[in-house]
Formats: sequence, C-alpha cells, structure tokens
Amino acid sequence: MFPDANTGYTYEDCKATADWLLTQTGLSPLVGIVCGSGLGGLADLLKDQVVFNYKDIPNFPQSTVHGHAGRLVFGTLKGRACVCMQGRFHLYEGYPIQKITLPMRIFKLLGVETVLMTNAAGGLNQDFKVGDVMIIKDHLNMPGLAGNNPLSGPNDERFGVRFPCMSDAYDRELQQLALDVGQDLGYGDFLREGVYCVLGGPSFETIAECRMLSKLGADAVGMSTVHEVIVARHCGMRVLALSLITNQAVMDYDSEEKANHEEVLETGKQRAEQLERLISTMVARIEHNNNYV
Ligand SMILES: O=P(O)(O)O[C@H]1O[C@H](CO)[C@@H](O)[C@H]1O
Ligand code: HPA
Repeated sequence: MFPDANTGYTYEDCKATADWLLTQTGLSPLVGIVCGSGLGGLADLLKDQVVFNYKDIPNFPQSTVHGHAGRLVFGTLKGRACVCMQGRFHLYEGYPIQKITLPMRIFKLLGVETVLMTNAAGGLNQDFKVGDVMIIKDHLNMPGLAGNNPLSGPNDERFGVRFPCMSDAYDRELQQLALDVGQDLGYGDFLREGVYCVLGGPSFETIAECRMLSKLGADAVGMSTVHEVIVARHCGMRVLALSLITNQAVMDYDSEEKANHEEVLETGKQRAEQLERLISTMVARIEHNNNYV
C-alpha cells in the first residue's frame, strides 16, 4: 500500500501494520526508541529479541542510508518492554513525509507511551564540542516553515487534533531525567541543552547557512527527528530527543573543515557506549502514568 500524496496512510493502514507486529511478537512495548546515524548499537542491548527487517513489515519504508541498519527490534531493556528502530527515514531519501513518520503512528498503536530519539547533528553553538550530547529542548522546523509538515492533509481525530500544540513538544520531565541520569553517570561535562534545527538535506550546509541558523537560535543542525516528534506529539506520546554533536558546523571561511558522513559515523562509534548507557538507565527509571523514579 502506498499512501495518496495528500492523505498519507489511513488509520486502518497503520492499525494493520501494528496488529501484524503484535500478532508476531506478543509484546506490547511502552517505550519506543529511534536510533540516529551510527547509533543503532542500542538495539543490540535489548534482551529476548524479536527482529523484523523493514522490508518484511507491511507498509514500512526501507533504510537507504549507511549507518541505518533497517531493523525493528522488540525486546526488553532493563526489564521494560521496548521497540527500537535501528535506522530511521529522512526526507532526502525521497519518501513522502507521511511515510518517514509512519513508524510513530505504529508505535502509538503498539501501546508506546514514551519515545526516546537520538540523532547525529552538527554543532552550531560555539561552546559545543564534538562528542557533546545535546538534550533537545526545542526545534526550528525549516521544511515545516516552508509547508512540508507530516500532518498536512486530512486529519484523523483518532490520532490527534487538527492543530496540535508544539510549545511542549519535548517533555520537560524527561529532559530533567536525562540531566539527572547524566549527572549520576558522570556525564555532566559533555551533556548540553539546546535547539535543534532540521533541514531537508542531503547536502550539508553552506557557511552562510550555518551562520544564519546560529543567528536564528539553533544550537545544532541535522536532517531528521523533528518530523517524527511532530507526529509522536500529535498522537499523544511523550518525547525525549538527544543530539550527538558529531562535527562542528563550518562557520568560518578560513576553516579547512568539511562536513562528511564518515566523520559523523566515527564520532557516533566513539560516544555510542555512553549514549547507550544514558538511554538504558533512563528506560529503567521511566515510570509510566507520568512518574519517574
Ligand atoms: O539524523 P540522523 O538520522 O542521526 O542522521 C544525520 O546524519 C546524516 C548526515 O551525516 C543525516 O541523515 C543527519 O540527519
Ligand atoms: N549538518 C546536517 N546534518 C548533520 C550534520 C551537519 O553538520 N552532522 C550530522 N548530521
């Protein structure tokens, strides 16, 4: 099934995919995880795994980007039932925006209440260093400001309201939990907070674009996450998103630096273990019904 360009997937399409997955796994996860570029190792920590290749899941797109394995992994992390996307989808892969975000609605129909996302991003904030982990507190949605929003088209109230609020997109209690867990693990010196800006990609930004984004209030720039956040919030899931600063955005005409995907994946490898520990410790402390322990 391919969605009509204007309507996206119907509720029934999403339900069919969720039911297909539930029938095969028998596991109803409360936590959903989305892994960024080079950060898919987190999925390998899940115990009692049931794994689906994206190509075998009805309606699912395929991962086409190096560093995104293309597997949906069910299992338990610290005793909590989780589902983990080992690989996400991006606008620049050529998919309609409703297809990129389809997994969020499937998460919802699987029973997920909390979504934890990671991404790789370029650092715009001059105080950030490569290897820093930024807790996203807000976003700038450049494709959205230009009219490319995953909620465009008819609205199905079974998912959410026509005009969802985004001033509370990033759950404040989850942000505090990430800070607390980060402090407990001794990660305080590389944990940051800031604003993530999404662009369409796949070309990296020019120097003038980086300077503009920084002036507009962005601390980090990437090509993902925000579309997923909008759809996840629309259907009432709580969201935490973390950016690993994999490279410094080039802001200076004298710089010899050139953004490249290999550096992004390499930084991911170096920080992966700590990011995995941060998220798995958070999962252990997330209580549903809006409590944290
Ligand atoms: O956002 P994730 O999926 O981590 O990937 C980031 O890394 C890629 C560029 O190297 C882009 O896809 C960018 O969005
Ligand atoms: N720009 C856009 N996306 C990215 C970057 C970047 O510098 N690094 C990782 N993803």
